[in-house]
Amino acid sequence: MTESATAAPSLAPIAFIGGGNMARSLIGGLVAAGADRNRIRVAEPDARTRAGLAEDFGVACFASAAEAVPGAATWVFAVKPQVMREVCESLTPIARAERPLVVSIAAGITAAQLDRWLGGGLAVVRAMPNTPALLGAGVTGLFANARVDGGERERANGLLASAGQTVWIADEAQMDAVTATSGSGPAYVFLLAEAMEDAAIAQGLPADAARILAQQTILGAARMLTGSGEPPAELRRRVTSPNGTTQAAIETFEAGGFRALVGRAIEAATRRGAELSAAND
Ligand SMILES: NC(=O)C1=CN([C@@H]2O[C@H](COP(=O)(O)OP(=O)(O)OC[C@H]3O[C@@H](n4cnc5c(N)ncnc54)[C@H](O)[C@@H]3O)[C@@H](O)[C@H]2O)C=CC1
Ligand SMILES: O=C(O)[C@@H]1CCC=N1
Repeated sequence: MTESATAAPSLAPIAFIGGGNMARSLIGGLVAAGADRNRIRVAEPDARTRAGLAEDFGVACFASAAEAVPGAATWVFAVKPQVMREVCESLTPIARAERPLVVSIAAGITAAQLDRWLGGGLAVVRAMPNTPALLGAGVTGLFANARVDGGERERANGLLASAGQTVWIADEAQMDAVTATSGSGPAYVFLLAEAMEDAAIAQGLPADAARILAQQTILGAARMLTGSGEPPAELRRRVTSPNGTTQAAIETFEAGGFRALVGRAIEAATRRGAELSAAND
């Protein structure tokens, strides 16, 4: 079951644990949406990353999570899955005392793992955003454990809605498929852009022309996908004149097993999510 909604960013203090690429995108989205920057704190061990966040967004930065989280109603874990357990376990006493809403954007790591590592009994939202969050054009899949109440769900939704659209998932087992589809998905489109550029150059186009043609084609097609209300197959049909150039290309894609290849790629990414959970338990 899914639903989508947007909401104003929460005014309650938020602590980000990890200030890397995705945290930067989310913080940028919150600040751009008018969130009070005095209520945003970031724990980030890398001094240069801290300085960049403080300078760009005016948020308070700390070298350790234990300094950033006290008093924050929402803790957003934005560290790599490989360090999540250690980071969470370092915060168990504070989590037990403060009972924050826990939001994690880590691939694979389950709500039950986060809850266990933080001492148990916590409201946990697992979220999977993607990098277009930087432009407010992202999409985030969200799952809430049974302890998350309506107000906390709104808070998590407001936090991620600053980065784009939100989609709630009722069955946590599907979060690895969300990760494989939209979390990793921008990289698939960038790969397509690379391949189109290279192929255009191979057909004799100058490199700068090839780049503009590939980029604007993907941008225009994405806008038609989101704005036309038409299914992708219909939009594709309208480009494809009988016995024309597009038909020649599409038949080549289909003969090469394009759909099955996409299926295997997303299956592999989904599987890796489960592996990340098991390997870092
Ligand atoms: N990059 C992407 O497209 C997406 C990433 N994610 C998830 O977001 C999480 C972060 O990914 P990125 O931002 O790409 O990685 P990143 O490497 O850019 O950021 C992670 C940050 O955590 C910091 N860190 C390490 N140990 C820490 C500690 N003990 N306390 C506080 N901070 C610490 C690192 O210095 C680094 O700046 C991962 O779990 C990933 O699965 C989710 C959706 C999309
Ligand atoms: O590649 C990864 O594991 C992360 C999660 C989704 C996008 N990047």
